[in-house]
Amino acid sequence: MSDSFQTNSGLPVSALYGPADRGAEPPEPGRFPFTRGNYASGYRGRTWTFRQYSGFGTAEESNSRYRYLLDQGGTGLSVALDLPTQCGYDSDDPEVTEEVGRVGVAVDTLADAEVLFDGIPLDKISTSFTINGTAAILLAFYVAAAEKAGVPRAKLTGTIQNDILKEYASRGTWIWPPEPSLRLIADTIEFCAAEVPRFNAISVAGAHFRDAGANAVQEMAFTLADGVTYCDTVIERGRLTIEQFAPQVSFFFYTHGDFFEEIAKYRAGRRRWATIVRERYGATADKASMFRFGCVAGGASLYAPQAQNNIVRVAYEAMASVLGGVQSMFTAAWDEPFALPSEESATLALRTQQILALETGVTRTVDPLGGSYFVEALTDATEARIIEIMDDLEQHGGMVRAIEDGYLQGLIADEAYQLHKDIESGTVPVVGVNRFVADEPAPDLATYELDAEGRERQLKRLAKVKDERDGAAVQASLDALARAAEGTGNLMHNLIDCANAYCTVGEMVATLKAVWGEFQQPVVF
Ligand SMILES: C[C@H](C(=O)O)C(=O)SCCNC(=O)CCNC(=O)[C@H](O)C(C)(C)COP(=O)(O)OP(=O)(O)OC[C@H]1O[C@@H](n2cnc3c(N)ncnc32)[C@H](O)[C@@H]1OP(=O)(O)O
Repeated sequence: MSDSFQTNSGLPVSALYGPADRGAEPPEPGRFPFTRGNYASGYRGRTWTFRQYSGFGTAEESNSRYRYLLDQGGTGLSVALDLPTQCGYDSDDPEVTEEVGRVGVAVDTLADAEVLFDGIPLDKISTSFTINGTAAILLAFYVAAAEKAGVPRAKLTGTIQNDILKEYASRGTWIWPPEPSLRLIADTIEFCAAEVPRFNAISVAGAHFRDAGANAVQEMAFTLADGVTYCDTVIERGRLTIEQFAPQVSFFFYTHGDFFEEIAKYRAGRRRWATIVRERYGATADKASMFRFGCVAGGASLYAPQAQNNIVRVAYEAMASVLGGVQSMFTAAWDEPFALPSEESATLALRTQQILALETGVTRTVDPLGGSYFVEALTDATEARIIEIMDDLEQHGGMVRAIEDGYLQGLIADEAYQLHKDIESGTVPVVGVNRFVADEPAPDLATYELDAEGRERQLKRLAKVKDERDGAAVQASLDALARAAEGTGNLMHNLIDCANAYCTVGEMVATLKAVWGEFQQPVVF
C-alpha cells in the first residue's frame, strides 16, 4: 500500500514487462476459462447494460425517474430500496418513520410494486434489485406485478442481489440467522431455475466488502468464496445440478481508481470462477462456468473535496471496468458523496457510459488488452493472490464460520485502517484530499430533498391496501407460509401467494422471524 511501485492491493509492479513475464497464452475470448471474456464477439455482440442505480421516496417518484433514465438511453433498471424495505419493516412502523423513502424507494406491498413498474415493458427491460434479507419477498412482488401486467414469469430478466453473507460482514441488512437465510437463498435459486429461467437469482456482491475497506484482490477473493458457499448450499440440497443453476448466478463489484489492478481483478476473477465451477463441481457446460458481473464505478473511491473531480474518476473507472469485460454498469454521480443525485448529475453519469461506449472506440475489438505483457502478468499475480486468500478462508472453516467469529470483518477492518492511514499521511495520493488541496466553498447542489408529502402518500396507500384487502386471504397465506417455513419445502410459492393477497413485507418477515428467530451480530474489535 505504501510503495508506489505496488498496486493498491500490494502486488509488486515492475518498471518494464516483456515476454518472459507473461504466463501461458490465454485462450481466445469466448473459450474456457474466459480470461479474455465470456463471448467471442465481445461488445460487438452486445454492449454492456447501462444500469443506473436509482430509487427514492415513493413508487410514483421512482417510476418517473426510471422512465426518465430509459428515455435518456439507459438500457436496464436498478432499483434502490429504502432501509425499512431492506430490513423487513413496513412504512407505518413507528421504528422506521424517518427512514421511509430515504435511501431508496419504499415498497410495502404488491400495490407499490405495481406503481413502481407501471408502463415499463418488463418483458424487454431487465431490472436489478439491491435487496438481500427480503430478496425472496421482492422477487415474489416482481413476479406477481409482472403477471398482473400480463408478462409471464418465464420472460422476466433481471437480478436480485440476494447475497446475505456480505450483509453480515459489511452491509448490515440481515434479518435471520445464516442457516434459514441460506435456505431462503437456495429456495430462490431453485425457483428461478425452474420458473424464471432468464432471471439471475443472486448477485454475489464484493462491492460492499470493498466499500467497507477491503482491497481489490480481497474483494474478488471474498466474493468468490461467498459464491462457493452458495453453490455448496444448493448442491448439498440435492435438488439441482450445477449446470441447472450456475447460469443464473452473477456477481457484483466496485471499480476503484487503480486502473490496471481493476482490469486484472476482473480478468483473474473470470478465470478463477470458471476453474472453480469446473474443478470443484464438475460442470462441463460453458454457460455454467461463465463469470458474469456488474459493477459500480464510484462508491468509496469518490470524495467530497473538489467533488467535480469525481466526474473524471468515474470515467477512468468505467473505462477500466469495460477493459475488464463488465456485463452491466452503474456509473455513480459526482455529487454522490453528499446526497441522492439530482436529475442533472444522474444524467451526466449516464452520459459518461454512453460516451465511453460510442465515442472512444473501446468496443471495436474484443479484449483489446489481451496479450499485454503487463496485464497478463498482473492477471496471473492477482489470481495467485486470490487463491491464497480463498485457501486461508477455507482453512479457517469457510465463509460462514469466518463471518460468525468475526475473522473476515477483522481482515477488512485492518485493510480499511491501513488505507485510512495511507491517505492521511499522503502515501496514497488523492487529488483534492491530500494533494492540491484548495480552500473552497461546498458545491451548490440541486440534490433531491425527501418529500414529506410523499411519505404521507405512502402511508395512505398502505392504509388503503390494508383496509381493502381480503383479511381472511391474508391470514391464510401467512399461516401457510409459517407452516412451510417449519418444514423444508421451497417457500417461493408461499411468498407469491402472500404477495397476491397483498400481505406486507413486515407481515411476511414477522411470520418468518417467529419460526427462525433473528441474527445477532458478533462484536469485533
Ligand atoms: C451500491 C449499492 C448498495 O450498496 O446499496 C449496490 O449494491 S448497487 C447494486 C446494483 N446491482 C446491479 O446493478 C446488478 C448488476 N447485475 C446484472 O445486471 C446481471 O446480474 C448481470 C451482471 C448478469 C448482467 O445482466 P444483463 O442482463 O445486464 O446482461 P447479460 O450479460 O446477462 O446479457 C444479456 C443477454 O445478452 C447476451 N449477451 C451478452 N453479450 C453477448 C455477446 N457478446 N454475444 C451474444 N450474446 C450476448 C447474454 O447471454 C444475455 O442473454 P440471455 O438473456 O439470453 O441469457
